[in-house]
Amino acid sequence: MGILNVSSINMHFGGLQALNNVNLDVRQGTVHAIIGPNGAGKSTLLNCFVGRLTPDTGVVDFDGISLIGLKPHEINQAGVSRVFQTPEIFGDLSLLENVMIPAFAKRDGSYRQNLWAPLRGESKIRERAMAALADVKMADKAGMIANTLSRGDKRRLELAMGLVQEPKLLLLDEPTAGMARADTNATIALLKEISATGLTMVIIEHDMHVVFSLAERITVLAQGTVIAEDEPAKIKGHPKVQEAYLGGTHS
Ligand SMILES: Nc1ncnc2c1ncn2[C@@H]1O[C@H](COP(=O)(O)OP(=O)(O)OP(=O)(O)O)[C@@H](O)[C@H]1O
Repeated sequence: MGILNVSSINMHFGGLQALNNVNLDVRQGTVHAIIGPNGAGKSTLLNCFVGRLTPDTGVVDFDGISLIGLKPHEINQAGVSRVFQTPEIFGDLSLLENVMIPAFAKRDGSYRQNLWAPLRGESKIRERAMAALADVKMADKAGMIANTLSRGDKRRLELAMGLVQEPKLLLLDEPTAGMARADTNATIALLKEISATGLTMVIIEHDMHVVFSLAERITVLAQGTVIAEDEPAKIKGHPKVQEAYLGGTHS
């Protein structure tokens, strides 16, 4: 049994079967990649883990609890954090403030409640936020305004906003999308460091260099169906995987 057990997930949008009997088992402390051509159903699946979508049928068990029917903030409090593809940061606030907000949200359950309530335990949260910024090598930029960061740095800030929640499972949606190669390599190194602390990560990624540098296990989706799940060396030469990508539109 893994920390995240997904079985028999089906999800349709109108006449489109976006997920078709999907099973996935993410083992504790591993980096598990979900790959597949455009439109394969990767984001839909991730959205089923965080409560943004409710599958038509199926089971999503995380660390002994069922996530089906829970609200996004409840799933977050259960220990699942997500780093989005487009950074969802507060542009006018400092890096430190940006990282403090999800720490309060994890503790208290919602953003809005926190922004107007007295900031209980602020110094502890501030300390944790500084530690999370240090984890992504941005402690020296804590006072900078988030909007002034480069795109790569904004992604790292978002990573800190996930880490500050001290999740048991971190979901990363294309963490290197749109990055130049040097930034991508720096992000790979950073994620390797974070993985070495024992944090379980699920990563959606199109860049195979990133996938094969990080993943210990890979699930391949095509047209909503899992066509392979294995260790990276076996996925590379898998005939069904090559077929799914042949002439595919993945970037
Ligand atoms: N809210 C929605 N309403 C209708 N169709 C949707 C919705 N969300 C996704 N789809 C469709 O479901 C299918 C799976 O989409 P999804 O975004 O999960 O794929 P993906 O593998 O993440 O693709 P990409 O790599 O391009 O992000 C696609 O055909 C998409 O058009």
